Amino acid sequence: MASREDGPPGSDALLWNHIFSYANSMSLKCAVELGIPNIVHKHGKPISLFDLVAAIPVPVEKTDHLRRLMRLLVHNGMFSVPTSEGKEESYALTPSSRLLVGDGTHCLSPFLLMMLDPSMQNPWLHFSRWFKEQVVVPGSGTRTRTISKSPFQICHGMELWEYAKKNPDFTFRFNEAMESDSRFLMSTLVTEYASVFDGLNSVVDVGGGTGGAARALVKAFPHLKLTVLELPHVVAGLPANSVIDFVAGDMFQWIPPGDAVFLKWVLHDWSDEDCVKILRKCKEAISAKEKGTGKVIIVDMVVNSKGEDEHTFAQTQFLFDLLMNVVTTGKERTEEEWKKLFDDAGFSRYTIALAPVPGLRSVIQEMASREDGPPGSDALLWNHIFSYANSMSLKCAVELGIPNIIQKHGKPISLSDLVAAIPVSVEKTNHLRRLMRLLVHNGMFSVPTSEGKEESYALTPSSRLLVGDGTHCLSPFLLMMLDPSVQNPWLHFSRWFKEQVVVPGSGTRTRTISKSPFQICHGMELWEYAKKNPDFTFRFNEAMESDSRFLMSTLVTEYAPVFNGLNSVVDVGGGTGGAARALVKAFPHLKLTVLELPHVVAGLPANSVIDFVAGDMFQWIPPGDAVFLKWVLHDWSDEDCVKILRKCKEAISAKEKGTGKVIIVDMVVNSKGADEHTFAQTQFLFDLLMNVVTTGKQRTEEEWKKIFDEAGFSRYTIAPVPGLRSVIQVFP
Ligand SMILES: C[S@@+](CC[C@H](N)C(=O)[O-])C[C@H]1O[C@@H](n2cnc3c(N)ncnc32)[C@H](O)[C@@H]1O
Repeated sequence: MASREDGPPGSDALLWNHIFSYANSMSLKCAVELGIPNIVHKHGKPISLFDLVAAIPVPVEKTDHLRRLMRLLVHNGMFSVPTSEGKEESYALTPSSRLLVGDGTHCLSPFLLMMLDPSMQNPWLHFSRWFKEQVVVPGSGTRTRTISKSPFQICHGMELWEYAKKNPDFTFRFNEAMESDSRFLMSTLVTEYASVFDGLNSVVDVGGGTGGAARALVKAFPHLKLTVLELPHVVAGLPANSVIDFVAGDMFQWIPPGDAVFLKWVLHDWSDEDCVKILRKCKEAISAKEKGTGKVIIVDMVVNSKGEDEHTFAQTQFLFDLLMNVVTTGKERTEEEWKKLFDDAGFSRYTIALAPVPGLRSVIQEMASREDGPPGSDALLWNHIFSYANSMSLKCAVELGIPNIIQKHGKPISLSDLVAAIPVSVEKTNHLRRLMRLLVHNGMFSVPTSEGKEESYALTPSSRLLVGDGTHCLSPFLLMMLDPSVQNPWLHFSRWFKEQVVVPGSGTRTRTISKSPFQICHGMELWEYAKKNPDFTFRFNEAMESDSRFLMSTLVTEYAPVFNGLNSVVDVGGGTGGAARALVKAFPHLKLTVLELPHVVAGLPANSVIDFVAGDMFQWIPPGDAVFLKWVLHDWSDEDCVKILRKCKEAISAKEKGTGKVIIVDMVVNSKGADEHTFAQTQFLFDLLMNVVTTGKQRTEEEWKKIFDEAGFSRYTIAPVPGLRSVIQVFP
């Protein structure tokens, strides 16, 4: 496994972490939808789990689920658990979650909710297709497919601004989001960066939305004459305003004259070519004025400007950059890239940080340090909002076949060779470089230092696990976990929390409970859904087989003594037999039986070595020396696990005493890993996935012990496997 062939232990933990990274975003979204930041704030002091349950309100039966949600968010720095003398855990705000409180000046919740709205997230599903689309080259017979400008266009059939025009509800929420950012940022800008506005009498806010930034400027500098140039559908419904002049228009055509043109979060939406056009129009607008004070003030990111926590900071910038690729034709720019634009548009000089191009971070950081805690709290928050893009970018790379291409290349591959091998239109070379930049930063690929000039990419222990369809390839697992059928249930997480539990005989709580967000999303539980969707079952089984191939090679060698003295093993919930085949291959004397649901084993070819039994583990388990349960119990509630384990006990107690046991392969939460922060985070992410798609959970040792005791077992042993999981043996 990872430790044997693929690098240091934990490389798979890092990979799992990236596969499930989207759950960081979705869990934070759930907390905002449940109103948790506001509740904690209103409480005025750290709030106990019990009080939080009552305040949301969440049915008391879901207390432990809420604790698990908070466990991840505390781990991620979104909330804290101040040490208290009382017994119950209490939650406090952190600088990051303080930015999500209220609808006041600093609240970024509308921004978070917009960014995690399906309309903005679904375009990511088309990222690899967009990469592969050929660019139309006029006069070329071979490359004739129409190019979509962005994955957003493939997804919605039109570009972002057209979509906004046609969807007033989207426009409303989009403007709310931008206003929330303006309220957040402008209070810093008009104080710490006031000198930027010295000597100006008029400012034109181009693409200024519903006037959030303009209002802040007028409030701070009452002598300023403010004009907002916006698309007609954005300013159409706005109330007449005596202070701000709203002009409906198109910045590519004409920009009203002013001493300065202000562009906040506008240029990052546009390609270099378009930015030059916009900047030329800006120049016309200011050059009509007297010389000297005229300038363009841009508020946007400067990639690579240093932050406090550089890893998180850089990752956030790269995530944001890819978001621009996915939803617009734009990008986040380095200083060199900005400079090129300014030169091409005919500007003579620029300054960064104070004016005219403050790095997003350096401005926001000031703000955080003033009222909300240490600098970096906002970068951490943005990072969590965009965490899902870590997952989606990795998925895109797998869909483009990048791990296999690098492996086949036999040595680090240059960007241009990668472009040719996928193949991607040469016009998209820079987009591919940006995708790789994030994945390299995340440790999914590496850039070995080379003597040549062009950057080259190599595999890392994590991406090596995505190579091939051979023994160690986890790509089918990644693709299944990032399939919309598994991801969409996350959109119903907060609704699921709020659903009332039916209490028999109680008149007040009568709503039927859904067992999981998956059930709300798909109208049925996971296994029922699988039964009704053969394609889903096929891909699900492929995913499980890929994990079995990966894990079992370690299990049958490093953990061989676990199988000593056994003649027969029953693999309960053994899928299409991946683990069973590995066991028979390693221990040919073993008699293997797989108990599975009828629809899973129905189409399987007859097998002389493995006996497939169609059945239900809640009813009966075939007898054997040992019962094997890999990644089964984490799908079920404690109550169901006790039922399953009792059936296991019957299956083994029918055999002679002594060797009989249950062998469980699953996580033990809190068992130590190589990189503890990532390791624990991955376990918590996985735990919430269980909450969202099944009725199960990932258990601590205490939680495991409790269900073993209740099922009537006498003792157990735990042996951690490198990576995330453990082998647990339970004896009757
Ligand atoms: C997460 S998968 C794990 C598959 C396999 N053990 C592995 O690790 O590759 C859980 C399996 O439990 C099976 N399952 C669900 N309910 C079951 C039941 N009542 N009886 C038997 N198997 C069941 C599912 O069909 C699925 O294949």
